[in-house]
Amino acid sequence: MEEEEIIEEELLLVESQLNGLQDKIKTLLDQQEELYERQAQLKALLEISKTSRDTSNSAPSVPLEDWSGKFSWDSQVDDTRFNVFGISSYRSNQREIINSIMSGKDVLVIMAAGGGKSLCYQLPAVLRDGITLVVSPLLSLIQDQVMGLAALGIPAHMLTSTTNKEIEKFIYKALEKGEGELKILYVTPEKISKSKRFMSKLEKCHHAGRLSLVAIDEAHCCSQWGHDFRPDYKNLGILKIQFPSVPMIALTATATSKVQMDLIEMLHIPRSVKFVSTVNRPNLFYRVYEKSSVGKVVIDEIANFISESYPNNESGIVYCFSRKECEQVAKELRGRGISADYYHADMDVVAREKVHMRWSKSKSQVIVGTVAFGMGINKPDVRFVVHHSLSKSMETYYQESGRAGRDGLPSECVLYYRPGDVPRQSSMVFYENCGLQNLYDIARYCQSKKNCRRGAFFQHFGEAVQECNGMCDNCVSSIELKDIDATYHTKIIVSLLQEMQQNDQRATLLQLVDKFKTKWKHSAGCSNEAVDLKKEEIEQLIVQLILDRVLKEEFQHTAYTTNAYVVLGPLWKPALQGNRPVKLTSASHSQDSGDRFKSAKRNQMSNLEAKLDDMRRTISSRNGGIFPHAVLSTEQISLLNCHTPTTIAELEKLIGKVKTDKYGSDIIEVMRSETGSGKDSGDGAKRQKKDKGVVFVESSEEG
Ligand SMILES: Nc1ncnc2c1ncn2[C@@H]1O[C@H](COP(=O)(O)OP(=O)(O)OP(=O)(O)O)[C@@H](O)[C@H]1O
Ligand SMILES: [Mg+2]
Repeated sequence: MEEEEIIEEELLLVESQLNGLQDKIKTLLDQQEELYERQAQLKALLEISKTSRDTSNSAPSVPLEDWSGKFSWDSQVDDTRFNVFGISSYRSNQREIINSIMSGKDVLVIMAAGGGKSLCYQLPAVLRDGITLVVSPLLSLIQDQVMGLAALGIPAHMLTSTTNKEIEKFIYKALEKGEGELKILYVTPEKISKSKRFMSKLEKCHHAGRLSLVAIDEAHCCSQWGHDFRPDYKNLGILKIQFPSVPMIALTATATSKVQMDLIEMLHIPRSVKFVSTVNRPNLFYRVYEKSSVGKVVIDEIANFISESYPNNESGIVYCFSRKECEQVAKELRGRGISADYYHADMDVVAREKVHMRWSKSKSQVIVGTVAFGMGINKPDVRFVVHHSLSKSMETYYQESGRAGRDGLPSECVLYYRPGDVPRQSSMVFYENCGLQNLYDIARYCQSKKNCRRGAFFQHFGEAVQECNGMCDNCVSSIELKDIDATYHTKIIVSLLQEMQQNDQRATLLQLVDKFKTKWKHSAGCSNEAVDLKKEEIEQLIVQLILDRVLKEEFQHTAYTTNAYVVLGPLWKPALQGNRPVKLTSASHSQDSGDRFKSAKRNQMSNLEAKLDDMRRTISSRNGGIFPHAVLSTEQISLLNCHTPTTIAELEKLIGKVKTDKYGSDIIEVMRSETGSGKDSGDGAKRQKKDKGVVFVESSEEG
């Protein structure tokens, strides 16, 4: 008997030691997993750095040319730029890219959203003999581009699932026999990977020497490391294999060095000339607002923000997490007097197109969309992009918010953040490649009340830091911040989870907040220094602890959904022992109001600008397929406002031949009525208007 007791006692001891060991093993395995992940990343980075060094050492056949030098086509290019595209000067890198394409090189272009990538392939497409093929991922994007080109009188068409038989026949004839007028053909990647018929026509076009250029827009879709991988993009490598002598240009706004390497490999363009421009968008003001846990309050705030800051129907986008949320938010905004439509992937193509058109023509003010709305949307005068909840990564946020201000004018990117939104996203992305890591990067961006928002983008894209110039909330904030010592609160959270895990229980973030509050009531007396935290601050602390790996998320599928639970992370022990002080940054009061952006933005339209704006809308409604911004860009309106041309000849010098031929008489009529006709009212009026000072925040423009 006694012997049995001794054995049982030892058995218990061994079992408890085993339990202890298993915990340690679990922690070590977690650490191992993280280290493996980091190891893989570092290896990839090393590989990239070696390859790019090798390529630059061992590729004398790609001479380092001066792409901004003189070329035989200079005058032709300048003439087309100004007279056809109505663009008065190049933006950074555009000229160099166009020259390298005109020289027949393959080119990789990384240029920020709105930087002007389209011109880089559209201009050579117009000048080179033959047809340019453009691969683009979305129907809406293709439609935008084709309509824009048609407005400039450039023969462009698209071949997609919506193309009618007659146009399809016309396109196939143009490819096969060189009949009809076709300069630029847009297709979705599925056409390349799925339509044998199309590929055979394209081959015929190539054999006849009529395929002049291949452009892959939104090229990051090729890489599964990018934020918007599309399987059909993977097959685009075939284009270089089939048409090795045709220059290829791949363009994207966002590509980390890993994605760049991937693109070069997948598209088979190892000798491509690479142009990388800054990711900085100096005209965008970034801010994060605290989001209320009450849905209606959030909508009230968004509605107030729109109607107070943008009372003149200025265009904007509100991004939502789910389709249902989109519909709800659009309805509620309409209920508050804002003309808003929703847009998501569940709608049929016709309905989506209708919504897109209304907005593009500024007939509705806001599109409330899911991620389905927008890659590369070409509306240049989007003044604000609001995120109703956080995006799934810094890259996605950069891309989505980057739809604001593509015309270079001051615009605003606002993100409504609540820590409780993190698990909503994490349960959607945890199975993706680096999904959680990416989400935690944007959560870090949102949680920060001190760091420059712009700086976070530079860090993410591995670029040297540039001045923010007071264009983010954290850089201009006058709110007093204080650091709360949350070491004791952290101990409570960790011990709570430890207890729960011992009892095989789990808690979601919100359940953990409730449990914390109950426990706090009973144990607060133990530490007379620890301050009481508000509910939002507890949520913020838990997310901070997840980001710092004291805690971590675990996921479980149910029949209807995936639940995200908060459990102990690899670094829970030092936190429990209070060895690592934990600080939580808190703001003394909520939102800040005065900032430089607001005064920059308050650049009211002059009467003349308002009239020209009305005129472009009228012309747009008269000609079904032309957008107001294709008639005159906001930049061109400002130019006319400054120079007040009153003759066709003067006008042509400002906006080029094609637009003057098309809209010159309408414009001159407006100019004359507003300036009291006068050439003679001239100089005085001109000076006055120039002095009004147009606020352009451009990156690097060249003459
Ligand atoms: N040199 C220029 N001067 C003035 N405006 C320009 C110039 N180049 C392009 N633009 C205008 O800038 C806007 C954005 O250009 P574009 O659509 O080519 O951007 P993008 O780089 O393709 O952006 P995204 O990544 O969002 O697709 C357009 O309205 C275009 O007409
Ligand atoms: Mg584009």
